[in-house]
Amino acid sequence: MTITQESAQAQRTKAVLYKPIDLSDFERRKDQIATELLTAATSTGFWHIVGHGIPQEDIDAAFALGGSFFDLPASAKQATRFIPRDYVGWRSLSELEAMSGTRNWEWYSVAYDGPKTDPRADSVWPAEKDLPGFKPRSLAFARQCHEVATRMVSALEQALKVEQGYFVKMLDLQQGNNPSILAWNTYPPKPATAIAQGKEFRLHAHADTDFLTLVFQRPGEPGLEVSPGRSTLADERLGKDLTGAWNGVPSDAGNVWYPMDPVENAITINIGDVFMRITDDILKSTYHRVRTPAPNDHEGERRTIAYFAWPNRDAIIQGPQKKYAAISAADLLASEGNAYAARKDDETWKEVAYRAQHENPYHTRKHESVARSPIPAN
Ligand SMILES: O=C(O)CCC(=O)C(=O)O
Ligand SMILES: [Fe+2]
Repeated sequence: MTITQESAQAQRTKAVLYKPIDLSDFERRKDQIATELLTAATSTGFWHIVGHGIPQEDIDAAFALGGSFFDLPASAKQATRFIPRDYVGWRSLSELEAMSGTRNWEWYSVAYDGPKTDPRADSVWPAEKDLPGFKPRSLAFARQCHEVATRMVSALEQALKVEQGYFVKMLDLQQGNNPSILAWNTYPPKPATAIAQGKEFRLHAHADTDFLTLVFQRPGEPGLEVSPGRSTLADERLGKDLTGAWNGVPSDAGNVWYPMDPVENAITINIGDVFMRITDDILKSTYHRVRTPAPNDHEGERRTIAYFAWPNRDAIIQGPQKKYAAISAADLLASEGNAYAARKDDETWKEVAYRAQHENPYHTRKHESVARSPIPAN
């Protein structure tokens, strides 16, 4: 009986995770799209979309743009060093190893013009002589992503029967104070011995802090895994109790992981903590991580682009039930960045994170029997 129930639940989860939601003909189909998005956002918190309207050539160009940054010499990248409070700039492999306890992850992120918590944050752009046109091209792509995010938020607002425009106006770029982040992730290839040992993650288990995230994955470069089932944000950020929490999750989400492989022409979407807070936990900000290649996987580099859609800095994040204390988007973003950066100098934290990582190799993960994405790309 229990087994039957579990597998029925797993099947429902996989149906949501792997059947892309089609956003095409949005205005005419909005009711249906809203219903599908609500099912995904309240259950797995993760899904794919197709029919989103961003041309593949623009996505390819955005990958190439990020690649041109990562190919710069370290001295040029160093000038764009990470500013935690605004979550923008470059984080090197070694900096991320110190912050996250994981290896083989390099990051670069940018944001729109506007007020920043830290004035240095406007200096994270590469020099014009190094990469001409980098800034306008990045921001043009960011705006395309923002438009897709806003469409989904509008549909979810409708499905949740929230006053029309209440969430959408928080995403209004015209107000000039939106802290949304466009980020490029690069995960270099792994040496074969480390892959065989399976002892490392490329990106540790975490939940995103934003409203909604768009993740662009490239077919043939898998690794993203998700653990649906978190019912509350009470555990807040990872780090309070790291024992056993590093490869897994410190909450009631259980420690069951589903692959969230790239799907041709699709964007992977997830709910972040802002959306979970402001709906008093109705929408789910789900833990996810990126594992190192399994022995039969593509063992080369993996690159992704993440667009973190944030509410405007002055938006107050609190749901109607007031389940969480009211906090401005700017303060939430800054606290996340600061907490993360502080780990770099916290020896106790590092010790626990490294030990958890090495004592819990990913090949012991419980979802071994869960099939890889069964829905073919179309
Ligand atoms: O690279 C990925 O697939 C996931 C990236 C991610 O989770 C993040 O940047 O927050
Ligand atoms: Fe993430």
